[in-house]
Amino acid sequence: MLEVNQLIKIRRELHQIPEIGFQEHKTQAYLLSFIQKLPQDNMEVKTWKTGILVKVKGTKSSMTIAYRTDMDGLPIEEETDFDFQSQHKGFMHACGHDFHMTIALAALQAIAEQPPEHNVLFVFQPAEEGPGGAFPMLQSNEFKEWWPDLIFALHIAPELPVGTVSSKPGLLFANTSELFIDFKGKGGHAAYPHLTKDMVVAASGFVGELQTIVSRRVDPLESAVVTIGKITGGTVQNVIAENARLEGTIRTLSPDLMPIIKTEIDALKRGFEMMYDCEIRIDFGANYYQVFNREELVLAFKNIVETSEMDWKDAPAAMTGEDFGYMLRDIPGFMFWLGVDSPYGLHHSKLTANEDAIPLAAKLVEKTLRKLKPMNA
Ligand SMILES: CC(=O)N[C@@H](CCC[C@H](N)C(=O)O)C(=O)O
Repeated sequence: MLEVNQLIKIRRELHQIPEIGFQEHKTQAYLLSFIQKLPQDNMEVKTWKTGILVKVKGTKSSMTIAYRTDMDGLPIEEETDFDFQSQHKGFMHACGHDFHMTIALAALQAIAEQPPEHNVLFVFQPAEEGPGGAFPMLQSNEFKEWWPDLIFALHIAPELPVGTVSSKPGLLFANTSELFIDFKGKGGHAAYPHLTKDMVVAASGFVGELQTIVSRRVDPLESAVVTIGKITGGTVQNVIAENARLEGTIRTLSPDLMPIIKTEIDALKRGFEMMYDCEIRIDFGANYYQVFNREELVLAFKNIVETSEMDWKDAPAAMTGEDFGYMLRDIPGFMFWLGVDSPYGLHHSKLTANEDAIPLAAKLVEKTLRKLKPMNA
């Protein structure tokens, strides 16, 4: 296993080069240069777009256990006081993928140096934050050729203390859909609103009405979120806006509720087009399937955690999304949270995850890759 200072160095180097989905070129080159220095006797490497697949051949069995890490950063301007801040202005590893990749490299090195009986596949997957790399990667010949019998992944959890691992059988993360809404009306002079169709007013009204979908249209016993994270429109303070745009996301715990919410948003669109005499275009962008953990595997993993240096905590379901859900739809497996104890949460410009979690997680992932067995093995 890599020394702690080597792990920290890797995490900090990756932290400085965040790239958004399918543009992870420097990240891919960094990972490949590390992988090329490992013992190559039992290892095969393939690239797929900006992702990487590494297979370490086992000593006896043909069964394959996979570990997946995501690779992309977010378009967020970093506001930490790290001396290893992002060198890509306007971009940040604000969702911990720098941690995830470092842990994967450490486990890969340990497995490559001493392969277990079964094969181990390391999946470096691009574009988790969007537009989604898991689904197309699963369809690729590169992945199909090395299809694993079992797969698992982790995600950092800022609200949990270092040394804690948390998960649950069944539903862990929500179904998600991106949401982009473009408004086009008639602009004009700020002093003559009656001669215009004001798209700032239309878009603001739309944001308000969107909130009534969850509160008034969804069964209160179901769980859903509609969040608008970005609103833009207009050109200058004394001109009535001809264009506006909303960008957001929809989350549901049940996959069946997602189309119902989309139908409600379409109904709002028709109403607002009539009310504001404007054109509205809706794009539901990327959709992620829920993260659903196989019970037997979570229980087997919990046993592994309980015989490690780490503590187990039962997790509640969360409204976060993860395109790893597509992998778990097709391959038995699970996902878990890793405590990193940050005062700021995921997607925050001041996320300061505690690096002490990295060596603990690297050892746990390696141990799990050695010990876990597919359900029918
Ligand atoms: C773990 C996490 O934070 N994942 C992201 C996934 C984003 C999916 C997509 N871009 C969307 O916004 O719907 C999340 O925001 O939960």
